[in-house]
Parts: sequence; C-alpha cells; structure tokens
Amino acid sequence: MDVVNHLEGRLLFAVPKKGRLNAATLNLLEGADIQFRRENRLDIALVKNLPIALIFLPAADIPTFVGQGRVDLGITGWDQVQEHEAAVRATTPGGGCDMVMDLGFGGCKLQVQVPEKGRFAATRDLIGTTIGTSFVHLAADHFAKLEAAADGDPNAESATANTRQLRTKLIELSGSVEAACALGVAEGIVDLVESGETMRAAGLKAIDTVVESTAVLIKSNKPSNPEMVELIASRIRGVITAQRYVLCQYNIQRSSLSDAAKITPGKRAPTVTSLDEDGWVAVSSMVEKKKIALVMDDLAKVGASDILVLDLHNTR
Ligand SMILES: Nc1ncnc2c1ncn2[C@@H]1O[C@H](COP(=O)(O)OP(=O)(O)OP(=O)(O)O)[C@@H](O)[C@H]1O
Ligand SMILES: O=P(O)(O)OC[C@H]1O[C@H](OP(=O)(O)OP(=O)(O)O)[C@H](O)[C@@H]1O
Repeated sequence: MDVVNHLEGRLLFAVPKKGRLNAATLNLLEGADIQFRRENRLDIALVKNLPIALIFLPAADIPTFVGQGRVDLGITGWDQVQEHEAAVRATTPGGGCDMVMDLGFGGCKLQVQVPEKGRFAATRDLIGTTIGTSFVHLAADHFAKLEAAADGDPNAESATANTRQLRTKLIELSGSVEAACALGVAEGIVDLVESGETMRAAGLKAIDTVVESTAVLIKSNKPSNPEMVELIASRIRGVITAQRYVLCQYNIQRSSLSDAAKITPGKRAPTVTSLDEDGWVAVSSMVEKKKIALVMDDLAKVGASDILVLDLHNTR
C-alpha cells in the first residue's frame, strides 16, 4: 500500500526512529493501544485502530516537524526541544511546540565536561576555548550567559548567542562527542550524561549542567485535530500514571482508619469497604511505586494487615 497517499485526515504523530528513546516510546504506544505495522524501511506507519499515522524520525528532528506544524504530536527529549527553541528563538519564540506532558523515562543531563586531570575547574575557565557538542545552540546560549557575567553585564542571565558575539568557539559534532578532548579537537565538550560511564571511560568529568532532560510529549501549537490530540494525550497519561503507581490494599480496624488514610491518601481519597467482621474495613488506594516499601512499613506500624500491592496496567 502507498501509505503516503493515505495520510489525508490522519493525525500525524512523530516518534524516535532509533536510539535511547525508541524502545520506551514503542512500549508506551502499545500500552495506549495504538496498533500499527511498520513496513520494512518505511518511516511512516498507519495506525490500524485510530485515524493516526506514526512518523519515525530522529529524536533531534522531531521538534522541527512539530514546531512547523508538519506533524501534530511528537515524543522526544526535552533537551532536543530546548535545542530547537534556542535555534529558532529569534524567528519563532517558543519554537512552535507546546509541552503536553513529561513522560518520565529517558532521564539524562546535558553537561559541560572537561579532562579529569586538566586545568579547567569551572565552566568560566573555558571562555575563549573550543567546545565540541551536538547541542550547538544550547551550548552557545550557555556560554553567552557566562561571557556576559564575566564581562560584568547586569543582564547576563538573559544573554543569548543572538544578542552577543561569542569569544568561545563551538564545533558541531554529530556523535561520539567524548572523543573530541582526547583527540585535541576541543578543550571541553557539552554532551549528555546518564550513568556517567561514557564520560568516565573517556577520562572526563562534569563541571556544569546546561539542561536536565526526560522524554516529553509535545504538540504543535496549531494541531490539525485538537480532539484527537487530547484523546492520545489522555491515553498516554493513563499509561504513564499506571507505570508510576501501584494499588495498595489492606485490612485495618475502623478505629485506626484515620491514621492509615494519612499514610495512603490515594489520588482523590482511599476507597473504604466494610469487611464481614465487626470493626474492620478493607482499604484500597493508589500509591507511588517508589514509595511503596516505606508506605507498607508505616501501614504495618498502625495495625494494617493482609497488605497487598497490585500492578496497574492502565488508568484514566
Ligand atoms: N544515555 C542516555 N540516557 C538516557 N537518555 C538519553 C541518553 N542519551 C540520550 N538520551 C535521550 O535520548 C535522546 C536521543 O538520543 P540518542 O543518542 O539515542 O539519539 P539518536 O537519535 O540515536 O541520535 P545519534 O545518532 O546522534 O545517537 C536524547 O536527546 C536524550 O533526550
Ligand atoms: O552517561 P552514560 O549512561 O554513559 O550515557 C551517555 C552517552 O549516551 C549518549 O550517547 P549514545 O550512547 O546514545 O551514542 P552517541 O554518542 O552516538 O550519541 C550520550 O551522547 C553519551 O555519549
């Protein structure tokens, strides 16, 4: 089938075609029951059960397609959204992308890195040197602020590369940025760090953070079908919430219910049902997954018993 001729009337949704955000994004689409089959080598896939087409793009290009309104929705890193905004700020304030929600995965930091045993201790020491990065616009804005501060500019915090002539030289690299220092291409780099393994393996250390990032859902500020955007956003929100929470169930004496309810207040309020035993109630309540062990300890202390923790598949 010639999918390109079947896009009419469909909401276009850009997703990372490879890399760090690809697998988690595909999981999210599955959880939101967005069903598709991607033909070999084709970057467009029609969704079978909704009037949507998925467009598989490099994460770095997704803010451009969304910002120009060529696609309606996209999933990419917040770092990429910020880089796009820094690139087009002079012509398109806001970049044309609206943030819909933080998706929680793909956490990393865009950091200034220098050789571990080198002469640079702070980012300002790098002013006037050469910096290698794939994030040239964010790095340029970061150094514009530093240079403005070093020059005693009272408005240094709002300085950008559009408003200043930079003394620091930025070299655009498309990957393996960590190699730049060892090979003498740059004195420092600005690149992503998650575990820090790649940085340490290259003999580098981080001395400053430019942006903290996670994957985000963004939408065009002129979507073709706002109702469909809202439907997809609410399905994705349901899956993300389900991933973040568990359902905690327990039995407790009614006299201790108010103490237990303080520990498990739920999203709105805990659900309380009577048990077939005088003076006892059963409680169920959503609890943040990362807090559940402490919550169980606290519930046991106030007399809860038969505490069960259940995974959630979806919420709305
Ligand atoms: N180590 C990491 N841990 C978590 N998230 C990361 C990491 N590296 C990158 N990301 C996130 O994933 C996004 C895409 O990066 P990734 O390196 O996977 O891109 P890519 O599309 O494969 O491009 P490239 O070919 O340049 O590597 C980044 O913008 C960032 O938001
Ligand atoms: O702190 P860590 O957990 O080691 O992760 C950081 C690395 O991950 C990303 O690169 P990726 O492996 O995606 O490849 P790339 O260099 O080709 O972009 C990033 O550019 C770093 O190099």
